[in-house]
Amino acid sequence: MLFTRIVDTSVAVGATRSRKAKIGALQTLLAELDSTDIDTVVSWLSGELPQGRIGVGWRTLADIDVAPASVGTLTIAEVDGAISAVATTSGSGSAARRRELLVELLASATADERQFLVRLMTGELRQGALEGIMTDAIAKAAGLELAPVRRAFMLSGTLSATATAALTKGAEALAQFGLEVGRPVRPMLASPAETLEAAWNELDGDVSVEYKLDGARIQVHRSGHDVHIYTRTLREITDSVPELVELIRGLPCTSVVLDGETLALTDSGRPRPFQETMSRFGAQSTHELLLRPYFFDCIHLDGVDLLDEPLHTRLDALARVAPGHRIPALLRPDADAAAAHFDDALGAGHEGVMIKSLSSSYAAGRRGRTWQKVKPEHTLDLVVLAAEWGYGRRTGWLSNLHLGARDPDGGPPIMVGKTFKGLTDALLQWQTDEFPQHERSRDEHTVYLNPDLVVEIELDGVQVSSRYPGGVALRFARVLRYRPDKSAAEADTIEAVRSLLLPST
Ligand SMILES: Nc1ncnc2c1ncn2[C@@H]1O[C@H](COP(=O)(O)OP(=O)(O)OP(=O)(O)O)[C@@H](O)[C@H]1O
Repeated sequence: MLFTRIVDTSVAVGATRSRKAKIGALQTLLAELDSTDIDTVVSWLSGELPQGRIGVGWRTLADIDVAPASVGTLTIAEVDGAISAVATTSGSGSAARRRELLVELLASATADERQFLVRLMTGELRQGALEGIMTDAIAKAAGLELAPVRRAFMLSGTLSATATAALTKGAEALAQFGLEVGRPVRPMLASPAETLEAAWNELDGDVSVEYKLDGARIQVHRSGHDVHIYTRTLREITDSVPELVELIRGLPCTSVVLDGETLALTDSGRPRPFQETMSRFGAQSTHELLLRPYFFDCIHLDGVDLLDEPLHTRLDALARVAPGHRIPALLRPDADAAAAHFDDALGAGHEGVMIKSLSSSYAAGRRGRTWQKVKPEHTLDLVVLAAEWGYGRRTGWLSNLHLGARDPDGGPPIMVGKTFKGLTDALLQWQTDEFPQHERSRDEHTVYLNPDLVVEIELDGVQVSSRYPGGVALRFARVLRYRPDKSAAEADTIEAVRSLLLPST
């Protein structure tokens, strides 16, 4: 199939706001694909290269000055082959050779194709990860129910493998995706609760009320002596956290998969800042701060998969295998005890609590009502679109941030406000050093970024605004911290922002 067909579909999906029309366009394309192209095309449309990151930056591509082809003649296989050639060219003289390969590819591309390729190679399309829509389209194109497609995606962690199985071999192939110890599962997520009481009532008090720790998510897999540890985005960090590996090896079991949070504590037992925990996940982790695990779920134990078991059964398993490393939790507290637990969590320096239905199974990758988070403040994870140069004391630093919410349908982020509040000198310095690496363009006052950094913003609420394209603006926004554990595709959506709308005054 011609590459231009993929680009046309991507443009059509971006041009409509109708979810149905988007699914329809993807479904038609998926149904027409040769089976050998499914993997590549689904990766591309999700904003990923099958080759992974290939180290080609915005600047390199912008500097290539070739006239576009008038007709699209490239095939999917040719484009994929060219990108593979770039990815595998290394060693001395490779920069020039990689450029030659890129020039050759872009010279054969039409203007639309070129735009798609540039966004794909620089990672910008990742912003438009169309997970929800793509799972629907895969199910429809394969003539299957949505549930088995979603489940296969949760277990395989990739849409392309899910699509290939669904479209070439159908339901039976999807059912083959089981929990595999050693292969990370997409983590279960929570929805914000209105209030603690509302969540307790909604779940009929049949709940586990747990501290919500302000650390970093970990998923731990052990088979025999073999241990692997993954982050929330399924990145393996085993080598950075030897103390956790050791601790897991000591648990009384032959195989286990645990879900939890990790963080470092101060000498007085209070949580250390989130940034310090995250710094342990980097390649040059110094191991000065010891991380502790706090587990809240067990989805496999000693050869038995527990994903479909209710939470109370999974917590029993957790109590058997890691009794000393559970997150502080109360089972079936009355409403007063739940409220007291919330106060205790805040008093101990934690973020709030999670309220979880004890009868719910582990449904990964989707925010549901069976896990609800209760926090005292509103926070949103937003994408940094640009930063303005500071003035006065902040001269020379990139300061005022332009913030965007995710378009759930995969379009570019939608600007919802600006802030420079909450930025410490250390963060200002970090922004000034880091942002040029994400730069797309600049003018006298502002550096515009590729939308791939996520920042957590605390705010009082949201108000109606004609200034911003989404019709809403943040009120009293302040920066809490950056979220290197999140990609732009996981930022909060414009709908999440709108749900905080205050009655206008
Ligand atoms: N007891 C707990 N149970 C589940 N998750 C917990 C718990 N304590 C802390 N967490 C953290 O909270 C996150 C779940 O909240 P949520 O689904 O809202 O993710 P999030 O978008 O990262 O939220 P936030 O920005 O509030 O951390 C988990 O990814 C985990 O890192």
